[in-house]
Amino acid sequence: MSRSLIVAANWKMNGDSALIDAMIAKLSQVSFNDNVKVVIAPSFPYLDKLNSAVKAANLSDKISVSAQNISEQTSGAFTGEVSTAMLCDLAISHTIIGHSERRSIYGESDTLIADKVAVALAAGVTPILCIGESEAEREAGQTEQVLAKQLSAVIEKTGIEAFANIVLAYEPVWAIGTGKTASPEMAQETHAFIRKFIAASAQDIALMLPILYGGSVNQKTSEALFAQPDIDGGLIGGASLKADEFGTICQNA
Ligand SMILES: O=C[C@H](O)COP(=O)(O)O
Repeated sequence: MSRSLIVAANWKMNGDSALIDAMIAKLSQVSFNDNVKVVIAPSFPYLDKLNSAVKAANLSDKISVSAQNISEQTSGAFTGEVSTAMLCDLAISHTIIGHSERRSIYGESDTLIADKVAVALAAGVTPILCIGESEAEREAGQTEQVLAKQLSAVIEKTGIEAFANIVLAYEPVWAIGTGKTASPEMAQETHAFIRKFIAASAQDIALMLPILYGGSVNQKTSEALFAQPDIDGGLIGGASLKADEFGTICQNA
């Protein structure tokens, strides 16, 4: 069995009802390759609307809807937080966890992120777990060490078997929203390291683990990145806010 190619959109704190309509109209016209799956992560208020629009357009077999974050708590007095039970209630299948913006702006630690992954898995929600090094860390030759630490925190909490139900996204922080995409070769080298790291504990799980690349992916760069043997698609920010461009990326995947 081979791995699917996942093209995931992270709208971050952008997008609105009009973007949902435009995206569904565009993706309805795309002829997807059989092995391509699309995931779209709008902000919380739009999850239900997007999910309904996907169903109404008969795109449920191709498009899944994802949250961008969840609480590590299951319920209770946590103002402003959203639980996995709430995602399940709305039939939302995925959630991004540990995006570098959550790590750097909101101070989310490796431990908190591991707790979120465990809570998502317990609820049957697929985590899209983001990992990645900063520019300074890459320049200091610490990329592999940083990724290993981020992965180990999750493995310690959930066990390696959990990675059978996780999607990984490698996002070098220096490439996010900067227009500086990692070259396909550089990204491939890092993805190969990540797969090898998981394989050291669980070879079969590593072989089937989807590892997406994120960081300034657009319609010009996506094809060469997705053609790399250990790159199983992308987590796309800015270019996923333009229905035409995102449609082209999905079409060419
Ligand atoms: O989650 C998406 C990533 O942060 C990439 O964002 P970007 O495509 O705007 O660089």
